[in-house]
Amino acid sequence: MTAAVRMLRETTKSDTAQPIVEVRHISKRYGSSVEALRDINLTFPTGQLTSLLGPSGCGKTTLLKIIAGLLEPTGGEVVVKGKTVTGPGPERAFVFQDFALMPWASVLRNAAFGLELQGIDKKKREETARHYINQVGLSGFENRYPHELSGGMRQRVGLARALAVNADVLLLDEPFSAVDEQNRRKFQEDLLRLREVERKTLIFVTHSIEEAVYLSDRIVLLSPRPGRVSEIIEPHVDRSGPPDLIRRNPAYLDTVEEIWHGLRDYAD
Ligand SMILES: Nc1ncnc2c1ncn2[C@@H]1O[C@H](COP(=O)(O)OP(=O)(O)OP(=O)(O)O)[C@@H](O)[C@H]1O
Repeated sequence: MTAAVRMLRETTKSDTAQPIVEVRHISKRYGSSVEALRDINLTFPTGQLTSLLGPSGCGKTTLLKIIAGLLEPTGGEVVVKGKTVTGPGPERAFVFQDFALMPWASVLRNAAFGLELQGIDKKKREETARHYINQVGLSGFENRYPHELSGGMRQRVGLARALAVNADVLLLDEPFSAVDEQNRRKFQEDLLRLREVERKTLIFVTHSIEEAVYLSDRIVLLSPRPGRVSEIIEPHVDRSGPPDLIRRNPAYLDTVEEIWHGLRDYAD
């Protein structure tokens, strides 16, 4: 184990930051045969980006949806800002893998949709949506429709919508999986920048070790089904330089290597 990788127990530095989300003894079964998650205990510190990483089928999306309140756990509870989750709530926004855009609505309406659901008046919600459309680099595309956009642009609309509702916690389910490598990198950089500006707590599902290390304050490694927390890793990567330099940084490369060794046995 190199110094770049630290396995943390629940009492270390990150956990002294106020947790905004607490996952307590969560288990999930689908029917009688599939045990997806077993006794998951995690805290998510305010303002940090935590990735959920692990082999296919280990329950990453299931856990994210339980935190979102979109799925009910079989056992245990999720507490967000001190309250037990019983369903979706305004302090959490979910960014779906396929961005879940409405094909018949413009970029502006899609980005404002969360606010529309909250009953915010049109002028106010469009003003807010325009601000976030600008933040994600889509100014000038307000009146376009999803089919007129690239995958990367659609993904940005999904993100603008999540940001516009001003949730404290953004839950992102592999938001980069449907775009090409170039867009993926660009979007990763935007996400790092947005995290600085917006100071959100982000919980992020990914398959990519590189992506997790590049973006995360903490990485939760889940074991194969039934998913359990196998390690919590805090990559100490200096992200102050340009992206290409970060990806050549020894701490970054060592951490990728360490996680790869840990996960190699689970590879399909
Ligand atoms: N609705 C469902 N009914 C039955 N089994 C399900 C259902 N949803 C998920 N599962 C199973 O539960 C397990 C966990 O699924 P989940 O999608 O959470 O894993 P994941 O780690 O996100 O997978 P991947 O990395 O492949 O996206 C898998 O074995 C999956 O087949």
